Amino acid sequence: MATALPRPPRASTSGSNMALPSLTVPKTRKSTGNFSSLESTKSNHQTPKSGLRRAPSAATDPATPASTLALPQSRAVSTLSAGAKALNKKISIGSFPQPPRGDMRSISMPASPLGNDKPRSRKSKTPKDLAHLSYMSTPSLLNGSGEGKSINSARMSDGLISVSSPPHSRSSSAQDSYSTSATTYEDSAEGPTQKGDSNSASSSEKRSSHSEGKGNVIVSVRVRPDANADQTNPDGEWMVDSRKSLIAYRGKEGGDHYYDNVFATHDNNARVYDHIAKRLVRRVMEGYHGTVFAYGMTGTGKTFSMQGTATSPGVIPLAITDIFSYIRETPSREFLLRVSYLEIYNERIHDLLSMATGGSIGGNPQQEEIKLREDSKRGVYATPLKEEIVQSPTQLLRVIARGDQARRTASTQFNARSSRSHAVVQIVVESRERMSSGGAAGWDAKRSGILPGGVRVSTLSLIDLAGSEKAAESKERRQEGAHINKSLLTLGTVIAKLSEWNDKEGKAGDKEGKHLPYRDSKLTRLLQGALSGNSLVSILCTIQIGAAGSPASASHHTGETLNTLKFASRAKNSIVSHAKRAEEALGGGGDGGARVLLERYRMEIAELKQQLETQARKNSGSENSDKERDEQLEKARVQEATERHEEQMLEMQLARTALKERIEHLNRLILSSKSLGVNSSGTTSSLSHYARFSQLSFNGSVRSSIATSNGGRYPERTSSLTSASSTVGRRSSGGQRIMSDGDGRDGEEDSVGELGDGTASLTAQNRALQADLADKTRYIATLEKRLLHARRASSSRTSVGFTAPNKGIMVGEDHSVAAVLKDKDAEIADLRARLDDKDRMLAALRSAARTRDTADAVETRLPLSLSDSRVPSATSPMAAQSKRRTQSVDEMNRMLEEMIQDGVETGHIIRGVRGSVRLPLGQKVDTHTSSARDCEPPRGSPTTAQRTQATATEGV
Ligand SMILES: Nc1ncnc2c1ncn2[C@@H]1O[C@H](COP(=O)(O)OP(=O)(O)OP(=O)(O)O)[C@@H](O)[C@H]1O
Repeated sequence: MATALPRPPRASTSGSNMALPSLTVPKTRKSTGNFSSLESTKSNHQTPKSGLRRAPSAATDPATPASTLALPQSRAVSTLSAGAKALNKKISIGSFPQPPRGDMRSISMPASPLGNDKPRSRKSKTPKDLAHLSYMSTPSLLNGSGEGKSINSARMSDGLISVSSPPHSRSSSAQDSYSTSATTYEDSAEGPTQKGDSNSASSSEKRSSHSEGKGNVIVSVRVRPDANADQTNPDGEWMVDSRKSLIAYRGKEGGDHYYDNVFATHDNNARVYDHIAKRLVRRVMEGYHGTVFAYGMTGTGKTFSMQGTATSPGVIPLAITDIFSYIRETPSREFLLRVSYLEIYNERIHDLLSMATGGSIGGNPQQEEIKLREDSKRGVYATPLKEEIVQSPTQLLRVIARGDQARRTASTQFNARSSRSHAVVQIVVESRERMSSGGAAGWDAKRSGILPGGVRVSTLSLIDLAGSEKAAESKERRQEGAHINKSLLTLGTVIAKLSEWNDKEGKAGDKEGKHLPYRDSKLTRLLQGALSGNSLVSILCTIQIGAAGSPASASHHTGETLNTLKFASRAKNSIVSHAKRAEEALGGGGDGGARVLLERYRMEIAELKQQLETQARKNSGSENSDKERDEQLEKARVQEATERHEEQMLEMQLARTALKERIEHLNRLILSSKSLGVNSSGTTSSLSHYARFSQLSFNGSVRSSIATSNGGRYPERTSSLTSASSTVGRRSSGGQRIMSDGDGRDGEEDSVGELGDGTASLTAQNRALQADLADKTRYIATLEKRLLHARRASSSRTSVGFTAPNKGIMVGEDHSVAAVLKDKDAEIADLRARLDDKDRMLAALRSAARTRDTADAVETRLPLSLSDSRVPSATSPMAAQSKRRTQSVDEMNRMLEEMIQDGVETGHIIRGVRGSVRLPLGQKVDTHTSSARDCEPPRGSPTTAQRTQATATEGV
């Protein structure tokens, strides 16, 4: 196997001073290594108390000669009943699985120089007796009868672990040539497929639970080859028969030792694995806890057996291969694997997966202290311990190889790379029934998250114990050795006490651990569950026997080997396992449920889904909040626009007020001009002359005009114009024209005023009216501009702020603006009407002026004699001219009077005592109201009309 764990070649052990702590021997029992004890047990047809075990069954291994089997008949009978009982759960087999042994060879050890050639132990048993030890006769969880169904086609799993198709047909062994029967045996644990005699039931009922439990413990011994010794001529005191699972020693305290398996020096790791761990691994995958550990002297091959080499992988890599083979062959379940790796060094637990690699002594000082805790569901466990989830064999092997690198090793006298700590690999297997992917029910279950079953959790513990070394030279090695020895001694003590306790009570061990010193060492504490019967157990004891003269044949070495063998025998007799399939944990409640990762992941997935949904809901909620925010922004925008609009409206209002005031002012000007210049009452304005100062300002422009007063120039001015129709140029009946005193005339007004009949004032009025006209035209243009601007502002605001003109607050505002615009338009129309009036007045004035000019020209051409006549006759030309002039003025007055009369009739002009007032458009006032009569321009601001009137009056 290419992914085998790295293991540098080690120097062959040659020393002989290895030592294991002496095992505590139960007082009530003889040593299991004693042949007599063995024979005694067998003769009673009871489950052997010793570690001696039977040869392979001929029924399942055709290659094995039937003659080598010597099992008691009663065992075979009881086996048949066990198959039936397996239905009820407890499966008890006292035998060990024996896969086909095509390559099995009988060990033919040379005769010991100390004894005869015939194996003594074999003499005491007949083939018939051996037949009783057939593993098929007593089905157990760890023999072939306990195996599951045959799976011929490996399907790709779609579960948590996806394993590629196996490169070869063999799923369990690293060696293609080695065929395993692991997947072809019937599973008595789940279905009665055991064939047997009809009397098996009654026989099985007689079995005790004690003997049943023993079937779940396998004890094997492996003999390491001695490189320095001649394998063909080993020490004659030892005899190893792997076919008979026998080790016989003929020396002092010698005897025959039967175990479940005895592996000779030539047996390879694959064979060892197949016999000691293959079925156990399978059971672990089915939900049982399983423990495999190697025990033995230093340098005897514990690590070699557990880890193996690149060319000969050991138990751990082969177990990993089988684990994934099982997953691949079981598509109906989904699996999750997590692995941890710890070591107990000098009675301290270290996490090998959290340590820096290097394997130096001293470890990682920063690592948190790992303690052992006990839980009713988990049993004894180390915490905090790093667990890595693995999804492929390669990944798992890499994780373990990493831990191996961190493991403490040191060179000892017997091992160049001796493990100085107990190393524990724990593979936790979680599995559950896979949800049906097809069909509506399965789909519904998946969607609803309803789980079809619970999660099964089981643990496979693979332990490589440290070997003791008594003759360590360095202080450090001695200290390590002391700790190692202490823990191994405690282990031996626990097992010895278990054996003693079982003898007394006949029960399957002290599960409470009240009377057993599990707590005396970390190792026994950690192994408590396995030793007290909760786990399937397989113990591999390694020994080394050497040829005579070799270090391995030294006396103390032999003593340690015997101690190992005693330990193995006692373990087989003492440890009673009632391993049951782990309960399936349902749901995530409780501590037990919480540590079920598979379930936890399911829950996490469900939680994540829920979070996603919540997130989605929040997102939709945030969309709503976005809408709200948009609405708020829109409201803010509207409010801002409203405020802006109100400000603009206020500005417009102010402007309108200013305009109104200005219009009123202009109205007053116009009316004053008319009322003063064209006095409806026919009286001359009482306003005398005053300096004309007009200041019209709008939009910052100032126009000023000054008309020079000629006060006193026209002393004959008539006091009043009696004509009701004329206020201009009417000369009093007795009035004389007062000519200028020759100081010259100031401009046109003077020349006009020279007429002394009021015509001079017409020019002044004309000028004043023209100036007024220009002012008003400009003012009207300004008003128009302003209105246009207001309209644009209003329309743009309406179009920007509100797309629906008929909605919202702008509706009322629009009406307001429209009303303002309407007012403005009316004012403009009114102003235009007034302008028309003025134009007509101007036309009349011009006409009057022309008449006057004509009269003047005629008067100038008359002879002085004629001109001396102060009283013109009615028939003279001058009289005619005067008459025409008078007619022209009368005509003009009539026109003006008609205009005023029109205004009065339409209600736009009110005649008062002191003049006429033009009312605002649409306002009609009773001519008798005092308000109209009292209307007059403000005194503080003489109007243009007033000034014009004053000028005209002065000229009269
Ligand atoms: N069955 C075997 N076949 C060939 N070589 C073996 C066998 N068993 C052990 N060895 C060799 O013997 C040496 C020591 O073996 P190993 O390290 O496994 O002993 P150990 O029991 O683990 O010792 P320690 O307790 O000191 O760690 C190694 O070099 C190993 O390769």
